[in-house]
Amino acid sequence: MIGTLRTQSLRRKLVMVALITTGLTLLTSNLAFISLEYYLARQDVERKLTILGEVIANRATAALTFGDFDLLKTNLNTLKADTSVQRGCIYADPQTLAAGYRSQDSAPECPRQLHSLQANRQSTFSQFFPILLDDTPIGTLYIEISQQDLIHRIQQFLIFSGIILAAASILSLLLASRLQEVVARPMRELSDTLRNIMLRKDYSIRASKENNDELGDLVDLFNSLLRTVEEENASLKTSEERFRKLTALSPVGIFQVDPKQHLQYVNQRWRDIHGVQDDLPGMQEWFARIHPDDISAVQHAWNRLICEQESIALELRLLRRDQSPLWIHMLASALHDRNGELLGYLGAISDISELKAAQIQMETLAFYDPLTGLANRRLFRNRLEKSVKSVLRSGSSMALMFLDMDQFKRVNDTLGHDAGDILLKEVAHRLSNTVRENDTVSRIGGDEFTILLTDVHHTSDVLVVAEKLLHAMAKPIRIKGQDIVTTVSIGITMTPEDSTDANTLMKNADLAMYRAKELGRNNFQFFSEDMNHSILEHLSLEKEINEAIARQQFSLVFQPKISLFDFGITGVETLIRWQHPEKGMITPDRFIPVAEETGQILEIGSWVLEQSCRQISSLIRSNVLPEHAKVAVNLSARQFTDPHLLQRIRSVLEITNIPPHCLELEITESTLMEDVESAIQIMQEIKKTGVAIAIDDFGTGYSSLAYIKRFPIDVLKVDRSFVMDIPEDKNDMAITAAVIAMAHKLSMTVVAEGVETQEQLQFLRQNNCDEGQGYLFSRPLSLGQLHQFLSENERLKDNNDITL
Ligand SMILES: Nc1nc2c(ncn2[C@@H]2O[C@@H]3COP(=O)(O)O[C@H]4[C@@H](O)[C@H](n5cnc6c(=O)[nH]c(N)nc65)O[C@@H]4COP(=O)(O)O[C@H]3[C@H]2O)c(=O)[nH]1
Repeated sequence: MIGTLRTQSLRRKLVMVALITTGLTLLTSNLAFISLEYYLARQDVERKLTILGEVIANRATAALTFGDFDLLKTNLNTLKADTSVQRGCIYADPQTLAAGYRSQDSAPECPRQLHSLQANRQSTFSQFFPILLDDTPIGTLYIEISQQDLIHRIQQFLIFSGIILAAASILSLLLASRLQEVVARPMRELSDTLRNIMLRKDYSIRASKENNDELGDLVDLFNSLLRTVEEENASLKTSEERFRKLTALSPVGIFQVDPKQHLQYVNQRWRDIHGVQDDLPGMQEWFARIHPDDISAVQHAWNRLICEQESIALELRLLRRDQSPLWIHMLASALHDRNGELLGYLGAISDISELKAAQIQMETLAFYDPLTGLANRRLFRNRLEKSVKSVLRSGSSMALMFLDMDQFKRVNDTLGHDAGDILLKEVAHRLSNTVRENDTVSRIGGDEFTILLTDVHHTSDVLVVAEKLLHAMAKPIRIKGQDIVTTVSIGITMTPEDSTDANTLMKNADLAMYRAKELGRNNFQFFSEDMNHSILEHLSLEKEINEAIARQQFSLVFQPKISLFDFGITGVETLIRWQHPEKGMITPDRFIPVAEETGQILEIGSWVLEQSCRQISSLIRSNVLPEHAKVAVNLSARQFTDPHLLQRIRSVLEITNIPPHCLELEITESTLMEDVESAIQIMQEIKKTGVAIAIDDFGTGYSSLAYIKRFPIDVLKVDRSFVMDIPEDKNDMAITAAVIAMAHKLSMTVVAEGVETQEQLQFLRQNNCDEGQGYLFSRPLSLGQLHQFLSENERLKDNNDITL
């Protein structure tokens, strides 16, 4: 019943409740009234029966005593007055009926015997009364009253009750329908309003209030709720509009993915970046557009976002329709509602192609050599450190090669920088092509290269690579119509065998490379501990030089310079010698670099300058040396940049009384090239003193013609390494000839160093070289030997012994 009620409308419910309540109330009260009425009516009948019986029994005593049955009959007939009495019977004894009465023929007769009556007492109200004579029963009176009246009375009551029930039901029906008007109508209106709002999505609609009761309150609450919803909706719309505008104007591509991983929303920028105008692609389709090198990183990050709600921030490449890559930066994170339910994923992408290009360009500039495209020193150091760590982790081996080109400076100087650049590029190309792809080839300086050979199993592997590298260089390179053969000297060190420290490895490889140079270039040397000994030796030399200065172990020798036109002496070059008490003669090549490094060269150089001038000036004064002869003194880089140099030159000239034009200072090309501008300035200052300047070891530095032109140089000394291979090395011959021609154009005197053979002399003379210096003419000589040589030279010159 309750279940059925629940599904009914409120109106029906109200009517049914009213009817049921009214019906039940009336039914209950009527049942109570009927029961009461029945009880009272029954009492009335029983009282009436008692009174009738007592009166008739009293009256019957005399008649029965005297046996007057007629009187008895008459007596009974008085019962006629009450129509409800059905019959009356008087018995003289239980077996003798004395008189009887019945109300109508249909009523039952009095039976002859009293016990028969007893059996019929059920259906009527009846009672037996004793007939007494002096308290002695002489007979029995029986009276029976029909229930008809009682039943009739109850029936009437029932009809009346029924009428009242019906009337009450109608009344309650009327009341209920009125009530439902009052209660259900506002409710219906509320629901109609709500439906309207839902249909029209218009939150400005309001429910009308009719009553000031609880329903009225409900309408008020409902309307205020609507107001709140309307306000929130409006602010939501405003913020949505703002969001829409922002996303439309955004330079960033915005996308939303639903929890089932379907692209749900993208803004215009996203479409522009992806070149999508119509249907949105599926996620798989989107993944397919990612650059193969980035796909695994993106998928990994995406899986972490889906499974662990971990935000994404990464850079990746998308492939455009023409398969060109487009760099984007992507941010994405999970989106949840207030209850923590997953709504999907929100992300942003920005086109960082330009930024990336700039970054790549910056990285290229910062980490790559612009000329050769190889890794530069910085990147190389970085890779070296990483490789050392990885070697330590993996337990494998790695080799570091240090390569230095043997003749680069000559090419650069004679054929120009552009030729030098071509050479460097070609060398870089050959080196890269010779090693494996995962080995790193770097250019770490002018003509210095390094190679990291990773994953090395045996030293023999490295040896094979080194041989291949030397072989790769052997083929001539054609530059400006000339075939140029370039060679490299390679120093090799192994990690972890030699060291696991990047700095030490670099130092090792450098030492090994120098050893390769010492051993005649165009070869490779593995680092060995004895190379370190040379460093230790370096340290002990420093101490010993101090002692040598104090104990005057230094002396001077003089190597004559000969005119190649008439073989006359043009001057001498002063060369220092160190006679060590235990080690014997130590050549300047061994101790000058150390003295240079420690600064001891300043003291030594100063001594050499003064001693040279002193000794030569005496030779000039005593006419042993011609008047125009020059003494050439070597100036090291430190000496050259010493702020006291000029003062020292002036004071030496003054002390030794040597004419300034008789003094020539030899400065190496590399010293001049360290800081060209200040070198020019110092040279100009030197020139002002009247002292000549020679550029020494020409061809081994980095000088270009442009600089040479600006240097106030009097003499150019062609380095011994060029002269040495004449006439075997056509290349060297071409370079030497070019240098001589160039120097003459710049009005310089050219001196060839290290002239040892007739062929070299012949070649130099054919190319108009001015002067020569070398063992062919004379070894460096002591002052006494020089004396002798000078007088002999006069003889040789006269006899023209040194002939072509
Ligand atoms: N194989 C061969 N060698 C020849 C020949 N002719 C000359 N030499 C050597 O070549 C070097 C020429 O001197 P340098 O180029 O100035 O090179 C010099 C110079 O740079 C430096 N040096 C020598 N003395 C001094 C000095 O007093 N001060 C400074 N600062 N450096 C000096 O030491 C270097 C070496 O000097 P030295 O050992 O005396 O070696 C000398 C000389 O002995 C030849 O025909 N064949």
